[in-house]
Order: sequence, then structure tokens, then C-alpha cells
Amino acid sequence: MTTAPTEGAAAAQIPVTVLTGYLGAGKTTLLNRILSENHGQRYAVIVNEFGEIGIDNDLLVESDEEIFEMNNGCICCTVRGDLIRTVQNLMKRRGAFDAIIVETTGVADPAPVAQTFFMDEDVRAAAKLDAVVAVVDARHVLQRLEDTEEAEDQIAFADVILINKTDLVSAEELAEVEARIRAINPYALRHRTERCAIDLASVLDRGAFDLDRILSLDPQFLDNGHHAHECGPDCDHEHHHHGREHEHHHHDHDPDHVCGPDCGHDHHDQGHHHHENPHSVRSISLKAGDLDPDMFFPWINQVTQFKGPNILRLKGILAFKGDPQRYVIQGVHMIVEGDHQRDWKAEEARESRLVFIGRDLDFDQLKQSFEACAA
Ligand SMILES: Nc1nc2c(ncn2[C@@H]2O[C@H](COP(=O)(O)OP(=O)(O)OP(=O)(O)O)[C@@H](O)[C@H]2O)c(=O)[nH]1
Repeated sequence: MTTAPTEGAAAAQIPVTVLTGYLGAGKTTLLNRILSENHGQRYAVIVNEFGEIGIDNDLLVESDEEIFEMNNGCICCTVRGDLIRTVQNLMKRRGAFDAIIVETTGVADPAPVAQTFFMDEDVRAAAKLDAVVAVVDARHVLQRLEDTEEAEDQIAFADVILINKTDLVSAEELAEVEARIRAINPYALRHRTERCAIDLASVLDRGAFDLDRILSLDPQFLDNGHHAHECGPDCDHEHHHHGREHEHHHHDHDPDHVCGPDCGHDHHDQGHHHHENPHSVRSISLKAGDLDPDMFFPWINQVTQFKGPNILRLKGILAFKGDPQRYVIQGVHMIVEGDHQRDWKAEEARESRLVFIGRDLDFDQLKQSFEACAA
């Protein structure tokens, strides 16, 4: 039986943009543009992180927009329940915003997120998927396509693709990247960007999500139970509603938890695409107080120089001794950048937090050497 919404309901459906893209591709950069630009729209933003300690939320610009954070090791396991609940709660406050943006974690397959907007009756009545927007790191995407399936899924699934970081590649490399992306997904609109600079009308409110095409890629897309699995006891997660000024995070989930065998999850049946060993990617969260910059910078340079190939992503908010400002550091493989963000607030604990997401990282060694940078 078709349950297509009536015309009135369709008109009232709130457009949802799903932002996808591998770790470090530029999703937050794009989101910050959306949050900063004067477009007269009010967005509710749902952010899902891989890793811990709410760093992504801290990297967003201050804005009036409301940010809902979901902290799950693996979006595919928990997104259904969490996302449905979040969207249902948003619907209770209809009229408070015009559109929803969901930023997915960099290692997620976007399919389960997109499916949520078709599977749940209440969600479907209230919201409609407008477009899946993928941000691609032109410098690293070819490598990612070699070693992960998620990167390919994200491209295959997208309606709009931003080929970002064009400043980091030559014209020949860019042409090669574009050809590769076109081969995976000839249907998506492609844009070349630097720091995701793009007219937002090219990204938002596109009406671009093409169910027929997705069904040709994944015939079971609309089947109930496809990708569905229950979270087990080890998969405890919570999600928080963050006002922009609300700075403390209570994350009592295990920071290093990535869905494992005890999760009770069934990852490999039902056409769920993970590359053979998704669990080799893990996150390491480190905390310290004030750091000595003369210790920290040589250390991080050394870590990224030697471990760079295994570091898919690093991000941190740091307190340097005697420095009144928060320092934000970010990296993808060997490319690291950092800058002051803003003053530490009086009520804020000066705490340094650093997250690495990567393969074969030695937690104890990183922890000890990081702690040795304490002021
Ligand atoms: N050189 C260069 N750097 C960029 C560009 N776009 C983003 N970056 C940098 O790349 C890093 C990652 O960008 P983010 O926007 O945080 O990436 P993300 O996809 O949100 O990352 P995750 O949330 O960890 O998956 C940051 O240091 C950005 O400043 C670009 O076009 N050129």
C-alpha cells in the first residue's frame, strides 16, 4: 500500500539536507557557512560525531541556530532510534525552524540516515529528504576510495557533490578526481570548491533526492529491516540538546567504543556495507590541562610526520599556558592547521582535549607523550 503523504502534508513537510563526506573532507566548514550566512532561513542542525568529547560542536561558529548532538560510535547502529526521536522532538516545535540539516559522521554510510526519512511513518509525514550533499577531499579521496567502502558509498549516494580542497591539488589531479567521481556517480551535480565556498542555493532546498535512482543502486532501500539492528548493552549512547552557549558535555558512553562483536549488531547481513574491517578505525581521546606550546608543537609535528598515514583525522581544543584564547587544531593525515578561536570564558574550565581517529594508533604511547606536553 502506498502511503504517500497528501498534498497538504507534503506542503508542510520540512526539507532535510543530509551532509556526508569522509573524515576531514569539509562538512563542518560547509555547515559553518550555512550557519553564518544571512539567508533568512532558520535551520535545526543535527550533528553526529565519531569519537568523543563534543569537539565538533565546539568547532561550529556561534549562531542562533539550534544544534542537536548525537554521540554514537557508529551511526548505522543507533541512528534510527536517535534520529527518529530527535526529529519527532523537533516536530513538536514546528514553526520554530524552516529546515533540518543532518551532519553525519565521516565514517558513516549515509544510507541508514536517508532511510530514516522514508521508514518511520511519523518522520515521513513531517519531513522530506531534500538532498544528500557529499563533501569530498580532493587531496585524499583517491586514497580513501582504495582503502574504504564508505567513501564510495557516500559519493554513490549523493545528489550534490562538492569537490573540496581544490587548493591542495594540481589541475591534473583535480581532473582525475572528478573523472573518478563521475564514474561512481554520474547523476550528482558536481561543484569544485575551496573551503566549501559555494552559493548555498546550490546546496540547500534542491529537491534533489532521487528515490528511483537510489532504488536502482539499492533495491532494498525501502525494505523494513534493511540495515535495521538493535543496539546491544554495549552500545549505550545518548544524545544531547545543546544551546549554543551550553558548553559542558556529559558523555558517559565509552569514547573508544566502536561497534564490536558484543554490540549484538548484525552488520554484514541485509546488505549492510562496511569494508571488511571497519573496526580497525578507532578514536583516541586525550585530555590535559594547560599545555606548554614549546613541547606541544614539536610533538604534534612529529606525531603527524611519523603516524600521518594512519591518522585519518585529528582535532583538538587546546589551552596553552598564559594564553587567554582557546586554540583549535585540526588535521587530516599530515596536513595540520591551527588557530586561535576565541577567549576562554570565565566559567569554562581551561582544558585541552585532543581526538585522533585512525588506524593502528598506540593509545598508551600517544597518551603518555601528550601528557608530557603539560605546562
Ligand atoms: N586547504 C584546505 N583546507 C580545508 C578546505 N576545506 C576545509 N579545510 C580544512 O580541513 C580540515 C577539515 O575540515 P572540516 O570542515 O572540519 O571537515 P569535516 O568533514 O567536518 O571533518 P569530520 O567532522 O572530522 O569528518 C579543517 O582543518 C579545515 O579548515 C579547503 O578547501 N582547503
